Amino acid sequence: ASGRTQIADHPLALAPVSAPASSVDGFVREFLKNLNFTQGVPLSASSPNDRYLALAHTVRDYLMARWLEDQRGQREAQSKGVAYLSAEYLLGRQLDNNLLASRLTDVATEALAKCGIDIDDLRQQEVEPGLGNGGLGRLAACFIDSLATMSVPSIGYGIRYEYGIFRQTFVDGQQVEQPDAWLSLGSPWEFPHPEAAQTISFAGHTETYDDDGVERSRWIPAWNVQAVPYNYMVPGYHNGRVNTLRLWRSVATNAFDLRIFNSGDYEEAVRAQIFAENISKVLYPEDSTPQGKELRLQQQYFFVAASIRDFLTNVLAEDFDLEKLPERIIFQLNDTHPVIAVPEFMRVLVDEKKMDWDAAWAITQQCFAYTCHTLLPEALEVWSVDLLGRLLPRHLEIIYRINDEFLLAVRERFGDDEMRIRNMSIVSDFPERSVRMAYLATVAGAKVNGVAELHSQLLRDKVLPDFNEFYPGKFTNVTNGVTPRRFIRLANPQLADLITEALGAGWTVDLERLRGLESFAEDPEFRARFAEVKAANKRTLNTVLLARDGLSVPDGHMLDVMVKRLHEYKRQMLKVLHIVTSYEGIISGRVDVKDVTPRTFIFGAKAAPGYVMAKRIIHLINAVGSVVNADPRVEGRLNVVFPPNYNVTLAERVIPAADLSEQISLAGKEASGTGNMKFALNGALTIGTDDGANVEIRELVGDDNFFLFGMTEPEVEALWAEGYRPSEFYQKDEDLRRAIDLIASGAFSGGDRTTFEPVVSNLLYDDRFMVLADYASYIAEQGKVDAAYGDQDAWTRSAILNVARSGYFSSDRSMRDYIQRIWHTPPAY
Ligand SMILES: NC(=O)[C@H]1O[C@H](CO)[C@@H](O)[C@H](O)[C@H]1O
Repeated sequence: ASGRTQIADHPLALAPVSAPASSVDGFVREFLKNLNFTQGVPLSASSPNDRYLALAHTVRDYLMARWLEDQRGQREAQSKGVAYLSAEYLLGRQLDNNLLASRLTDVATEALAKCGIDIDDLRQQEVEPGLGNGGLGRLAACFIDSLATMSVPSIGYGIRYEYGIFRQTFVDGQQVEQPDAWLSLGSPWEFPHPEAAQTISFAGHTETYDDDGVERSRWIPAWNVQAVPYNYMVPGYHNGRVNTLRLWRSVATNAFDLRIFNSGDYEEAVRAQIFAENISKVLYPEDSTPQGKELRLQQQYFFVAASIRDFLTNVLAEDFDLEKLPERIIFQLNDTHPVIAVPEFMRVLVDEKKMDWDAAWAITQQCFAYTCHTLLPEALEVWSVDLLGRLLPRHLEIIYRINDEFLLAVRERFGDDEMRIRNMSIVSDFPERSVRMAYLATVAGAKVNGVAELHSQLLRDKVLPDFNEFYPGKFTNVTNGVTPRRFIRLANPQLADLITEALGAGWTVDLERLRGLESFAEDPEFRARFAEVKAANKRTLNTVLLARDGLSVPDGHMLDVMVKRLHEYKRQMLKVLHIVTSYEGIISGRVDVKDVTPRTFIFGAKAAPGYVMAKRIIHLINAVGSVVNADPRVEGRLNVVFPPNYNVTLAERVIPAADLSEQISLAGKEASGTGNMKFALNGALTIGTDDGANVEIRELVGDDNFFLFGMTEPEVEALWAEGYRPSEFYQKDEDLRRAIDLIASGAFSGGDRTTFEPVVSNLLYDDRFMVLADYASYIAEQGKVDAAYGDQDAWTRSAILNVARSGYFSSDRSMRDYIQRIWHTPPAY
């Protein structure tokens, strides 16, 4: 393994590492020690960041003992584990989660108070690692939290981007991106291990050679970089377990060329370093619209190659029999981003371990499983054979052989059905010869799963029907989930306390126990307390937004919230049309402002920097907001609030305060959604289409507690098939026409009709996601929302039932499903 043996037999090395004393005074001592010796400052001269880093170091020391114990335990147990391969982890702030997991929140708060420090001031210091775009990245973070809390032997592998998702600012209502230098003030939760760096190669060529009469292939790479692992703790909740998240950073193999330096070409001397560091420099900010850039493929190969080598050399025992790999590990592929791991695994087994191709392939097909997170054809990554052949020549050869053997089997099963062969081929010739990574993952994976029932059904029936027919039983479903530790216990402590008071504390690790709240929904006193919690969360949000962005949410307003990435299929435009319709009704005098339910519309949304239409829609939301908020005729009854830079930390404030959760994507487009689950679990009612996990939320919370509108997926397909002409909906619906005309008139752009013309004409003449077709049903349902909100007590009852019936959406349950349906990993060692 990694040559760490000689110390092992020293008596001290055998003694389990003990955690520091967890008394208040013990914590004070540890904190001051870290402040003085790690930060090198006395309390009196310390900065808030010094104090935060010292606190973080102190908390991690408490978790260290368990972590080391766990790693030793997992190494010894050699039981089957999960390696989660994800290009994204949207972790959120770590301090509170680590305090919660180690039962140190109260001790730390008191200890710091003893030092004259308000722990909340230190919380604000933490910069959240934005190593993800949205749902997919956050899901990975929820999953590793659940794996640790459920004591499943597992490791998360990913990329330690130097710059995470960009910081969003608004200039004149338009999105402007700033680099996210999240590491600039230090990163106390990571442990670098340069000594465990892996060499990752690229480019070059391949050759065949005779190996004692066996013809073998080998790769002669042209250049390489070092992958340096940074370990992060993933503490389980109150179970004394700490799993590992290993993120890779790329550095040059030869960081500095002294010879070139001495020749005076200083830039050239460090070029290798700059070039190498580029690989893990920045997260690609696209959500569901991959760019297919070479650096992106370099990133994907870099982290999966490092992870596979790390597992084979550092986790497995030296003499491990590779034939037994399927009993030891399952690599879960989080979307198509890590799928290049399949040919890499084959290359290592065949070229390096000299395993027979068929034996290696049989093992590979048991060691990988693939989760698809989308239904948008453009989101399924394809790599051109030109690029693959240039960057990873040996991998392209292996992919070709996998495809040849696969198509042979298809031909055997279905005969010479050329159309089917072309449809199923991993390598497609149209529009250019390229590799379809989702097809490769499906052929190689032991299982393929979607992330919600409807999504998995559409995968089987519409996206990969041929594969579903060819591989009976390979396709399954695991509906997403979210961790109740972060999204209820930490984000909504008052609700958590109310639930614990009613049901005891067990719900935090067994969320289905929330069902016990159903009876409390009938209790007026409990309803009153529940409503007070919601009101308190709204006041907290108001304080936070005021301090953060100078924005406010007035008392007594319904908080109507739409927070998610900006994408046309999620239909933020439908929400805008609702606001403009309400506004137009008031200013045209057709609606008495007194009859309008006071609402604050809260948006949170980043657009991929290159996604022009998404950025226009952000501009329009801010433009509508500034006009509506300032119009005295509205009498403050409509209020648009769009705090910039929506992230996990802001989500933890917005979600507990929400009354209405907007989940309004076109049916058949949102694979699952996870925000929808977080809102329901925090007592918001959903207005939504039958799309993604909305369907399962509605089925569980009940039709009376869900505002359903819009076409179903089959109705969408039918309208598309018969020919969708959005302008017809504009013609026949007066409210819709008035709303669109108001936007087109320049009312929200200082009279300039050109500003939002592209948005308007896109709606009238393209409208790929049928905003206009669902408008009438949506507006009608919003009318029902207003009416329902008029009866606060009934609304609260419905909100309690949403919480009570959403326990299913715990990521712990998702993990149980993965274990039962895909991983078959045993309970903890
Ligand atoms: N890009 C994403 O966030 C994707 O993965 C998430 C996690 O599975 C899904 O909830 C979401 O619907 C999908 O678009």
